[in-house]
Amino acid sequence: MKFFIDTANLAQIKEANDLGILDGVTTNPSLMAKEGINGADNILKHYEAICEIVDGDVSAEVLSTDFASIIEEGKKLAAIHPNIVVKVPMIKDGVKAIKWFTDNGIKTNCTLVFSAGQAILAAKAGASYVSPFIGRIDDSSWDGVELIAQISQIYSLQGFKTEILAASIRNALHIVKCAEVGADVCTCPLDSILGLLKHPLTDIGLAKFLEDAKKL
Ligand SMILES: O=P(O)(O)OC[C@H]1O[C@](O)(CO)[C@@H](O)[C@@H]1O
Repeated sequence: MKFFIDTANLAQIKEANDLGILDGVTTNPSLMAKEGINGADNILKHYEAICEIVDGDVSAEVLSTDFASIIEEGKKLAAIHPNIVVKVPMIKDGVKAIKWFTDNGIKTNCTLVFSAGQAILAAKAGASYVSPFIGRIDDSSWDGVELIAQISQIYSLQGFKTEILAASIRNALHIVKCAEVGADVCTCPLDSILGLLKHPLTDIGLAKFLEDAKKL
């Protein structure tokens, strides 16, 4: 399973990249706004800066919602760097645009996916990645990990090549559960990645070893 970091914060991207386990980055308009990035030029420059840090796929989201504008915007984003993946919402014009990008050799990430039916459409359009939002599904009292399992089963039965990118990850347990049910990628906040490190017995064991090491 690949690990992407879900942020537009350059310091956090560097920190995760320095761990040596990072395969890519996802962002969205909310994450860009959180970093105070605004204006088309600044947004493009920020994606460029991210691509300079990480050698892996970087999802850059379109802000348009009609076919012609999605294509125009997506082409500009894809021209920033070969690792850019154009992130397109799961709407009618979005599906049409994903098919166009696929036919024209541009990688895509179909975002805002909340059902298996939507995931089937994304795969039929040839999306490189599909992003089910598992945390937001949990928030609405459904089971986000269950959706990943369902999509994983459908994709392998049907031979779809689209990679399942589990998004809206809220904690380390989400990552483990997604790995268990066949997610190809988890995109996570830095805290959730670092959360995987934690176990009280590791801390207790290390303290004891260090104490005993003083006797050596
Ligand atoms: O529910 P949250 O934590 O806002 O996450 C939304 C998700 O949407 C995405 O845009 C999908 O890739 C990610 O950036 C993020 O994981």
